[in-house]
Amino acid sequence: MSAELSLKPRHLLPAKANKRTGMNVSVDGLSLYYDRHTKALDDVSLRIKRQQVTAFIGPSGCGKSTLLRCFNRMNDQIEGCRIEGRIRMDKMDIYHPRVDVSLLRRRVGMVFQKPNPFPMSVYENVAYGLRIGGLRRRRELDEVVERSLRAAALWDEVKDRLNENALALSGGQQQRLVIARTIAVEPDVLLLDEPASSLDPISTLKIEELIYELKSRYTIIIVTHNMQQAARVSDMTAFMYQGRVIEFDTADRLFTNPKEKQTEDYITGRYG
Ligand SMILES: Nc1ncnc2c1ncn2[C@@H]1O[C@H](COP(=O)(O)OP(=O)(O)OP(=O)(O)O)[C@@H](O)[C@H]1O
Repeated sequence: MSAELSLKPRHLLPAKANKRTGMNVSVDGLSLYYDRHTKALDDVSLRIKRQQVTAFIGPSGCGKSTLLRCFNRMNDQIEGCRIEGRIRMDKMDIYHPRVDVSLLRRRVGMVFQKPNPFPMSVYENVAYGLRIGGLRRRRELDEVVERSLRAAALWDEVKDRLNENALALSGGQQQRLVIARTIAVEPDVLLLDEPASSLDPISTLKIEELIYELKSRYTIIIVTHNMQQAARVSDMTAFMYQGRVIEFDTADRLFTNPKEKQTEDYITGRYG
């Protein structure tokens, strides 16, 4: 299958493909230079599995967000940025010149630190990407909007407020709305860049529960500063330092019995 074909949106794929549940992601020898002097990633290799949550932790500036942004090719937009190495999602090389980046971004959804709903109604926020993808019939839109809001654990709170402006929702509700908007277009991979760092503890808990609920259907990759959160939500955790992955292991092992001294120093709060 060519790189282009394998990136078709779900509703254009054969029925069997619709049952897929995330993609395996492999990173091989990935290095990224923002310019000649700034090497933000240094020979990163990782195997990230579908239906699991993988967390990137490490001190500020170690390259967590840069690595996350490589998975939907967001770094491509930065002038002077150069990438070496390879990322494959299942068998597909996502940096292959024939890959359609806008289709890639439908398959690889991203949620940012600060909730960024569009300044439109709750309903339209979720319907937006579906309309762009060509879904027009009101009944089908209604169905997908409801399904996505339910999946994002938000339906009960907003079912009577669908026509209200999304900006009137609380921060925690806005973040779940953004997750509903992201999953409405049925991505395979969900990238979460500190999704709960601007939220209160109750909203944070809801987002963590949601991540747990969603993982059976996606590949979830999360960047977090919060080590307790990484320990709670992730199956696998990568500790990064100065652009390198120092240790990659199950969250259980990495947090209780790290192999590398640098990991141990970080998780015991000795630096970072
Ligand atoms: N657009 C950019 N242009 C140039 N350098 C950048 C750019 N974005 C990030 N960097 C640099 O790349 C390195 C890694 O940054 P990155 O944001 O990936 O780290 P991080 O681990 O996510 O940090 P934080 O936890 O503070 O968000 C840092 O030295 C940063 O200054």
